[in-house]
Amino acid sequence: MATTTIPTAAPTSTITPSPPTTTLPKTYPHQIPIAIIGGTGLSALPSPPFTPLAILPPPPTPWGTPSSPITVLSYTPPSPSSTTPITIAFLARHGPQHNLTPSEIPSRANVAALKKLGVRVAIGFSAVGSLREEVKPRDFVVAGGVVDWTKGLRGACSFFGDGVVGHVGMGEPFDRKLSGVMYDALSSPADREKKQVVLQGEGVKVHDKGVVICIEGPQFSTRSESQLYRSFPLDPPINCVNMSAVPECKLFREAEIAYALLCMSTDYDSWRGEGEEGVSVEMVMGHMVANGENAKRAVGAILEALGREMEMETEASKGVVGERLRGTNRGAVMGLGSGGDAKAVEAVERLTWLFGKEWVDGKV
Ligand SMILES: CSC[C@H]1O[C@H](OP(=O)(O)O)[C@H](O)[C@@H]1O
Ligand SMILES: Nc1ncnc2[nH]cnc12
Repeated sequence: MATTTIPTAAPTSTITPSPPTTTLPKTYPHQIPIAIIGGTGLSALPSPPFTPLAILPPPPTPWGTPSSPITVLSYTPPSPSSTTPITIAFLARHGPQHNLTPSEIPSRANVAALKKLGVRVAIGFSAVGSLREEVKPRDFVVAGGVVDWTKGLRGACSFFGDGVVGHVGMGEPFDRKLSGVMYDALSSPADREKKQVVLQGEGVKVHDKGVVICIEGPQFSTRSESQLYRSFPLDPPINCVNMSAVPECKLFREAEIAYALLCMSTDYDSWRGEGEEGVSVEMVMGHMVANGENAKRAVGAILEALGREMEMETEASKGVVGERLRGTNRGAVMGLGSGGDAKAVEAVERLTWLFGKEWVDGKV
């Protein structure tokens, strides 16, 4: 039986950055429909197989500057079924050198900058602690639900406020269609029969419809907290913990961008009782290093599936990558008239920047 070894060192990144990008263009003239948000251990996508086309300095937005430059990359799926290159935007959530704590991430600027590039579909990657025995370190979990356990310390967590009020439904913070495509791409019946051709490693699994609890951080949870999260009587139960699902997922929902979160389990948090080692950064990074190849393979497989979706989509089909969410939140806004109020005027300007004049005028 094959065995896997866990590196003992605690390297700081899992995926080797692409070759020097200083000579790449700083602008990109086309719309980019798909974004990947990299988290802990995934601060760049390697070349090959991802080819950098441009590196956009963090663009200013009405909500500040994003966490990192946005790298525009092209990916050509290896499968004979599709050879059309797919262009994506990549953003490193914690900054290129992982300098931002979860509470410091400028999530509104990140989402707004991606929206401005034409992004309609975004996939976040996140290192998570497992709160269930069956979610082993190195397993992947497609998020289906989230519990916000942050403490209100994060900067404003909505695009609405400061002059314009909007209440966007959050019943489904993760896009079901996109999450389904992602789960199938990583765990198709054929792959399951072949025992995981997408994700490698003895017994590595992909779990669907996971529920993540997002804590404030930067400290990990105490043992008592970890046990409390496990005891919440939810159905399905909370099965993993991170520090960055919120407000990212909620802001993408507000921005009418389909969003899915792929969680990569790196530890058993601290619930397992005295005598068991609680989570540490060494533990997280050790598993993320081992996960590096799987993270890269996961991005490739998901893009390949999205590429197939795009080839089949028509204007009318409301496909996964299409404009199907555009206008869906317009009715959530309580009123976009300024009535001469300076604060409201500014708020309307910001929303016009984000959604466009037609949206603000109610024409979409
Ligand atoms: C270094 S472990 C804690 C850190 O890992 C996760 O980051 P991300 O979601 O960006 O992958 C977690 O949310 C914490 O921010
Ligand atoms: N145990 C944990 N708690 C919060 N965030 C994490 N990211 C990875 N492991 C984590």
